[in-house]
Amino acid sequence: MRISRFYQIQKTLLQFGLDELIPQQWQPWYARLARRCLFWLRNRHPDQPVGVRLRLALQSLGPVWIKFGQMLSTRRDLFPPQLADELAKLQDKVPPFDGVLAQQLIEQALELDSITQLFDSFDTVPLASASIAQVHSARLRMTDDNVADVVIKVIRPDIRQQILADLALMDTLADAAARFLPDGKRLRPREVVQEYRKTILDELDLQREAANAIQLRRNFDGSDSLYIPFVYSDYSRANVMVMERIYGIPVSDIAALHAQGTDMELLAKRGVEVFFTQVFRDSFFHADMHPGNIFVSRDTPANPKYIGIDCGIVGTLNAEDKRYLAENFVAFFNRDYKKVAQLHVDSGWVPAHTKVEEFESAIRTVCEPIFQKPLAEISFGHVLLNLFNTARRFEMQVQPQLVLLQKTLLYIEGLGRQLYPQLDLWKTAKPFLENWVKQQVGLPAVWRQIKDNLPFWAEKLPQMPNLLHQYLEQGPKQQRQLLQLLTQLQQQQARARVQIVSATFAAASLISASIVFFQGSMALAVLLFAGSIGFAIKALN
Ligand SMILES: Nc1ncnc2c1ncn2[C@@H]1O[C@H](COP(=O)(O)OP(=O)(O)OP(=O)(O)O)[C@@H](O)[C@H]1O
Repeated sequence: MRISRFYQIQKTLLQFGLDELIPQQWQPWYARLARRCLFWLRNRHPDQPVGVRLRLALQSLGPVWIKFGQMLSTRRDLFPPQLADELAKLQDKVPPFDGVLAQQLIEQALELDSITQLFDSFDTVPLASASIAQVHSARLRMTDDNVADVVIKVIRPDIRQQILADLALMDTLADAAARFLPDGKRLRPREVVQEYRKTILDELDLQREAANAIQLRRNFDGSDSLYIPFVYSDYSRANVMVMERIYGIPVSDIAALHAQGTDMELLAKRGVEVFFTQVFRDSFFHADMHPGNIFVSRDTPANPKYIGIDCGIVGTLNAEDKRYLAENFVAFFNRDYKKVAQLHVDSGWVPAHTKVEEFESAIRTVCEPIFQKPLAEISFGHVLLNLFNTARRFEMQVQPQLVLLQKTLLYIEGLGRQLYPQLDLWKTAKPFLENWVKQQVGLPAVWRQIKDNLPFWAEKLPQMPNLLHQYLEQGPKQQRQLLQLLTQLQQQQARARVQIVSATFAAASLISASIVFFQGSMALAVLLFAGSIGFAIKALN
């Protein structure tokens, strides 16, 4: 299986002429020989640019490769824009698998004799079908005899094995790319495949997706801006997930949004607000915000609310990441590049030996053109992208969660401007950044820390008298034990010194005894020999 798949991949790469990416002189003799032997596999698309050929090759290799190409399209730090744009066109249109098989998988996972045990109805025709999972609609019977409209997401059968097999082959190709591509070092293909492996394997686990959805729903409980469908966690397993069915308008259906009189300006602003709230308030953000996963509620068009699905990929941030973002954004939008550079050095994000002036000038070179536009039109995502690219050149290891955030930010900005082209991103985002920076300093910060630590102290307080008593009682006793230990150690060290000296004398006396013996002085030899025995006994004690 693996060999035939490997041949199929090689065949595709050769027929799309992707071997030409490696210059002849870089190819080892055995690779050139192998290429000649496969003479019947010619480049069938010589007139197409390389980006198109790469897209077509990935498209024909199937879903795992299509998703890989989609991921590469977001790595604008690695590839030229034409190539990234071409890869962004990849669409994973896969035929659905048999709905009756989906039903059997659900019955197996939920240990049901029949699906009717739990569901009033189940539609074997899928509602949607993607590369990893398929979605079916159903009606769930509730304990109070009500029924709820739900959707059931089912992971494709055998997809795990296919993914693992293709990932192994991708590893092999990544090794070859790292060795033979002229740009192999900079592109870091092994790391890129490694990152993809993590993302795609995470997507196979619907328990993880269910947990993310539950957390996000809790974070936005009662919000006017975002709704996350309820997950029936009792009926969710690694390959099956049951959740509330939503009937929103896809966010890309601008005509339908206008038709129902949606307040587009408010909707666009809320998109940015929801994102910054997730980042700066919750440190937990939906990181797969493509338009297919965002809907708008039909209920209150004047007070529009988003509905988010597919929480398979989320990003989390720690306090350090948030500080990085907030401080850099504020410094950037004040066009204070020196401060940006200094922040990177002071915080240890770039090595201490970095020359601040050089770094500052590099940031200015890539960012100043962005600021030629009015502030309202500037893309935060591009600012971050440029900053990361520059910082990488200055040896900064950009954390994956920040890259995920930068990609999400680009999506959100694109979406916001599509909904309401006059959207002023800076005005919408500024209060979040300033509020966060304010919270980090001064009295509010101290008060928050006290508040955060309060549960710990409240838990420990009743034990305090006991602990104090124990300390007072144990303290002197422990100190005495420690002193004893120290004395013992010192004594051992002294003994070791005596042993070394005695052993040296024993050896010296023995050597002298033998010399004297051979010179004929028997009595002195016996004396020295006896001495050496004496020293040896002392050394052994
Ligand atoms: N709760 C829901 N209510 C109604 N429709 C839903 C719901 N969840 C998913 N769908 C439909 O199923 C489609 C696929 O769902 P989802 O995005 O979760 O699957 P996926 O396999 O992760 O797809 P992709 O990877 O392409 O985003 C959605 O675009 C939507 O049309």
